Amino acid sequence: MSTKPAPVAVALDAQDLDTALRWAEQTGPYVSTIKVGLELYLKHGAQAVQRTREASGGRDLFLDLKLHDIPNTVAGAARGVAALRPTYLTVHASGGAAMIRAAVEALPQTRIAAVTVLTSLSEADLSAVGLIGPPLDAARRLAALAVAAGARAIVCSPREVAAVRAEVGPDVTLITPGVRPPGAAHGDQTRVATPEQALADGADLLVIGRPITGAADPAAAAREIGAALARWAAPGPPKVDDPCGDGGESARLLEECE
Ligand SMILES: O=c1ccn([C@@H]2O[C@H](COP(=O)(O)O)[C@@H](O)[C@H]2O)c(=O)[nH]1
Repeated sequence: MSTKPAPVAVALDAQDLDTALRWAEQTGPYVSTIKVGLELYLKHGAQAVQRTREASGGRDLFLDLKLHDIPNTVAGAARGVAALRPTYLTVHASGGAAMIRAAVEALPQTRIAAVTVLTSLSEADLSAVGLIGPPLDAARRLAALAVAAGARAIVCSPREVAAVRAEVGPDVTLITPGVRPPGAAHGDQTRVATPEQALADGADLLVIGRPITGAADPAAAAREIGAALARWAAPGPPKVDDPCGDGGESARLLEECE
């Protein structure tokens, strides 16, 4: 059983600070990163960030505020969280190059992570808001734009991570939410893949929330995901991607197991 922290950012999405602190403490030994997003940050602010990081044992901080505003406002917001020294801070890539550059310049020590296409959105959802075509096309286009504007990380679906990697090269950190271990509920996520598939396709950091925090034992859930990834990454004969537990007979994508 592996105890080395896995390349996982556990999403501490809770209204209740004590709950988030408990999750951070329980999962900290098994994950590289804690993710504080809008739910926890808007309710409890900077103290939630400081305290969850401490509870996690000083894991990397992914501040997922998904900034999206005019460049001057985004620069000010980014400066406003500078004291928290986040490893990553998210902005929406669709805010445009000038907005992304403003965040990058405001927070040079942080990897500004540009969110391409939310993993909850289907192709039909995108077309309803006027983005015609497969999510992959938009993800590639937005990733290229964001990296050209100075973003050093990209948030995308694991379904698109291989294409985004081909687009932006090896030096950009690729972060994938929408990750579901085999059998886990998708909830509101639509463009999902397994942890192993996301890494195989080029992800550097997997964002996983409810499959860990919604488990009866979040520590065990995080530990098991880390152990599965370690088994998958161990040297040996080429591995068959097997999300359905049927020896690789099924197709790669998780929903095809169901
Ligand atoms: O496209 C995106 C961008 C961010 N997220 C965030 O990731 C986690 C996912 O949590 P789960 O419980 O594993 O679904 C959540 O905090 C989102 O705000 C995303 O899902 N998709």
